[in-house]
Amino acid sequence: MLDVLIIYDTNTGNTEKAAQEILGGVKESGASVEMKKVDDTTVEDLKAARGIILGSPNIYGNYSGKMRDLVNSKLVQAKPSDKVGAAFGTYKWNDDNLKNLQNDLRWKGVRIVSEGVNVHRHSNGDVVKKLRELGRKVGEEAKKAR
Ligand SMILES: Cc1cc2nc3c(=O)[nH]c(=O)nc-3n(C[C@H](O)[C@H](O)[C@H](O)COP(=O)(O)O)c2cc1C
Repeated sequence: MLDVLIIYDTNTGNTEKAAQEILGGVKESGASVEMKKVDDTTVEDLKAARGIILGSPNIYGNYSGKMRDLVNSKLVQAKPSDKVGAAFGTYKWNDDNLKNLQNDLRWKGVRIVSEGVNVHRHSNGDVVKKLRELGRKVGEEAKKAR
């Protein structure tokens, strides 16, 4: 079984860049990790991961439609109540995407083990540290669940 699966949606690369920082943090924890685009993620992928980290840009005041589809169908089918996880995002003007994604993950039964991180457009400076810390925390908790 995989320790942590990072799933992200992106149109112009900001959220992918944030996901890469998180990937680095998970690796620092010593956990096994993979990163997938939301389109390429299957129910089997979700079932096979102890920890999941989901990230999306803000699209019209919420997290993206593709990510909502994943949360409401594939994630539910994967029965995630024994999983740990966290959420992240990127935005330009308002940060509801993160709040909503984190709430929905919790509502589906995922145990949120790190504060979410929402990046204002680009990942640099202090926010990189926060993204790496998020990855480390989820990695450590997923290892405990081995
Ligand atoms: C169609 C569209 C709608 C957007 N709506 C919002 C919005 O409501 N609030 C906001 O803060 N940013 C909004 N944005 C900006 C993106 O969330 C932001 O640029 C994000 O970093 C893009 O991530 P990506 O590079 O991973 O695609 C929107 C962008 C697009 C393309």
